[in-house]
Amino acid sequence: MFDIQDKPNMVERALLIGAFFKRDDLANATDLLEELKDLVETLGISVAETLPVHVRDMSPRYLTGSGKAEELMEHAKELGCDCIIFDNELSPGQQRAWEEESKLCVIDRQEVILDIFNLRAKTREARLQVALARMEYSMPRLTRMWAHLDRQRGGGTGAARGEGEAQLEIDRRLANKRIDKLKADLVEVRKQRDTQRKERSRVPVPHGAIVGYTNAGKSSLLNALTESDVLAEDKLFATLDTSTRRMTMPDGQHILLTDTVGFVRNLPHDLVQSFRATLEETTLADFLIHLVDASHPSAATFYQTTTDVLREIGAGDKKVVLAFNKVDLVTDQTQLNALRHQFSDAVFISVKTGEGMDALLHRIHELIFDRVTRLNVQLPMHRLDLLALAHAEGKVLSEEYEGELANVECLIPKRLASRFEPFAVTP
Ligand SMILES: Nc1nc2c(ncn2[C@@H]2O[C@H](COP(=O)(O)OP(=O)(O)OP(=O)(O)O)[C@@H](O)[C@H]2O)c(=O)[nH]1
Ligand SMILES: [Mg+2]
Repeated sequence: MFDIQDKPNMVERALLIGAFFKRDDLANATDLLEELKDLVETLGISVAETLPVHVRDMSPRYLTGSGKAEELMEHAKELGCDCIIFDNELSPGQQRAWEEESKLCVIDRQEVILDIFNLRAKTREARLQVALARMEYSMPRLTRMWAHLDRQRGGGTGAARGEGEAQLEIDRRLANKRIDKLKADLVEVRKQRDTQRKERSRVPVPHGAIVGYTNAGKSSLLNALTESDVLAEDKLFATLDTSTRRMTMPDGQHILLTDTVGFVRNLPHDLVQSFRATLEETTLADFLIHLVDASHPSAATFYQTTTDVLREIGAGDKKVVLAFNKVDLVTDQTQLNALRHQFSDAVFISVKTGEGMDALLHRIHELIFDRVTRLNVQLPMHRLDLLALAHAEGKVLSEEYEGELANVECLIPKRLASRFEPFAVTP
């Protein structure tokens, strides 16, 4: 049966290469390579060296120039690596060319992220999404898979390769079948989730989603605000499944908060696609809490990446509370001041020490309750037009009938409050 292998079982030591094309891009390439190093180590692969490579004359066969490619392959072998990992996206053809000539395993950023997602996915939906994304990534690379397998079998002999080719056809068909099955299963799972979501939306409470770059502290924030225990770890992509919890605001009103999967630079496009359903939680939310790790030197870039992805998934025009987290870790005051200057409407918090959390709550409150007010009214039967108005323009939290009176608890826009006030009662 065709299946995709996990990299940790295949390779142990890697050379990381970040090709960049304009001299000015060196700092950015170096920064991204540091992140790739974290990602690769998450997979249990040790990193021998990270190497930003300035490409002057690119060859389509290798991405880098051909002389440079040869040099890098030699260098990887000198370092005792069994694997080269590119921070760039490699076409299936480029990947094959590198592998054939270096006789090493060659991986790109996309494959690394897919493998991490595969390690982390817990719920059935996340597992299906990851499996589908990996199958779609691997399809044009099936010949390469067989080269690996042949090598593992000590192959490379004529017989093994012939066998591989026949097998390849069978595997293409199997892989296609499996993709169809995964898609069908996903449709089923999503139907169930839609039902749950509809159930939830019958409860008329505002719904917020916590979004941001991976490791910003989103799950920690959800835990702190809702007193729950969603897994929060110092790992990239600790969260792959969304979880929604109820939160009580200081004034006793309830809202729902959803923790979401973190974003990362150069997130593979297929993956954004296959996680679209999960990200929909974000597009359906009434407002967003955009969390950024203030202690990270690339905080402003993280902010931009998340903003870009939000726009890409159609959540660009949501109401947002911007919060910079982990201020307890910031040692460089100039960095903090620069952020305060650049993002003057942001709040600065530490989920760990609790600093700034009141300001955050206040901001959330302003955002969702500013224009609405909560009222308990007792309406006589001839004024049920007000109940209809509350249904149409606000949210009716409860309605009970007591003889000729309707006891109604509702959230209504402040501009309509005066019409209800004659019937107001204290709860
Ligand atoms: N010092 C400090 N650490 C924090 C703070 N908030 C979160 N952390 C730590 O940062 C790490 C990441 O936190 P998570 O809540 O898992 O981050 P996340 O945004 O959910 O990450 P992903 O799910 O991977 O996208 C954990 O080790 C937290 O304990 C903070 O205010 N200060
Ligand atoms: Mg998380």
